[in-house]
Amino acid sequence: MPAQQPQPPETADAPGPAEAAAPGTPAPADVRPAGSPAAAGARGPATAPAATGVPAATDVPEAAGVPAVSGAAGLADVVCLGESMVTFLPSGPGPLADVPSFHRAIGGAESNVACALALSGHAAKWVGRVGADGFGTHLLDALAAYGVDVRSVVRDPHRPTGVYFRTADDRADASHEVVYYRAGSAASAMSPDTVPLADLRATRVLHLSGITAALSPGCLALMRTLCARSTDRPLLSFDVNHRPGLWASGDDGAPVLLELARGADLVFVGEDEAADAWGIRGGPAAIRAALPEPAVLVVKQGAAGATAFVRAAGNETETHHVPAPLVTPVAPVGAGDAFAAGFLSATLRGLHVPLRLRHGHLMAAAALTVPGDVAVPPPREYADELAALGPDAWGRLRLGPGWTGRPQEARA
Ligand SMILES: Nc1ncnc2c1ncn2[C@@H]1O[C@H](COP(=O)(O)OP(=O)(O)OP(=O)(O)O)[C@@H](O)[C@H]1O
Ligand SMILES: O=C(O)C(=O)C[C@H](O)[C@H](O)CO
Repeated sequence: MPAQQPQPPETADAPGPAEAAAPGTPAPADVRPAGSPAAAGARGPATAPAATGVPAATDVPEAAGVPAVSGAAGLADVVCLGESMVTFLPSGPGPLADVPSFHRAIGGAESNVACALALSGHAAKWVGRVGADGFGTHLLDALAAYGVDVRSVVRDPHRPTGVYFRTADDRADASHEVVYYRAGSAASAMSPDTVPLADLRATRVLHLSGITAALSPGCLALMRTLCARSTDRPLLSFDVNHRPGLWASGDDGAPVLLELARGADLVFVGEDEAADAWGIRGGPAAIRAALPEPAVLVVKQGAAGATAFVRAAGNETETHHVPAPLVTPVAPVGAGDAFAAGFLSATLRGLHVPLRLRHGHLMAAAALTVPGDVAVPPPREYADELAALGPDAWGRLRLGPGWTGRPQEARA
């Protein structure tokens, strides 16, 4: 399969113990609470027990290190909060006015993360609001079919479910436009008063994104509440997801997103996004200098890879850079969500930071090589085998459409 971008530079990431494992070595045991639907390998509607308790501080994974094993019943691995939308994918290239038909799918950054994590075998829950309309019903059915727990979702009888349309140009590395119809949606009515806050604490990781902050004043208040530092919250994961078109003025979001990111434990941001939103053009180190608060900061650099800054014992900062594999993209939307899901999955499994980055890249490649938002991950054993490749073999890895279903085609 021809590569679409130049060979990434030789990796400098140091293999951790898990990386030294021979291909095919079973993955370390998962740390998901026993009895979750994902633990049983279920792919159908989630049947996780109702969230019952707030995790004690000792249940919260150490932000900078390997997460503690949680034994608390009813605790999700990850809760994702945000707006999920029915998504319409174009039947062909061209501007919106010329696309004759669309294929219905689902999207929404945070529910994309929940889907990828559920498909990866984790107990994932999505919390949000949808309309009491057919699109809301479809979203809940589709998310449940991915294995996502949707029992905390509120149906709003007065506001519609948000939708968005995609258009694509006709190049293989197509840029995709996103057109939203979501103003006044059910999700925009989220606030500290309308969302079940206890459900957002009954988890090892709470994953949020900057999109939610742009939806309404109530949503912004909710985000500020959740991003306030406190000792009794789960590990707080935050994807900056700057969407200038959702803010009243394109610049309005920048300071808010920086403020929210400063309250998180784990932050994902694109190098280009940091430049656009915050004017930081000095690369990952400059972004870290401007954002020292999160224990883990992951800077995504597209085809060039990703860099993680991790505050370790003694307040020292470790830096890990891992190049991305060579990918033949089909559609770029959702790659960032998939990256976050891969990184979070590996974090929950207690893998070393370079492996978390590799699993992020592999999951992103899964999203890049399908038309829709949601990444269907490769089987875990196969992802572990690829993530354990030596630096040279990793640098030669080429992933194109269909690679998650036909693993033998992924090798260089
Ligand atoms: N051309 C590429 N080749 C290989 N991997 C890529 C490429 N582009 C993106 N990726 C992978 O996808 C990840 C996310 O990319 P990017 O930051 O561009 O997404 P994003 O803009 O956050 O996506 P979205 O917000 O639509 O989910 C990268 O960190 C990398 O792992
Ligand atoms: O942009 C948004 O608000 C969305 O949630 C739509 C897409 O699903 C999202 O951009 C993918 O990351």
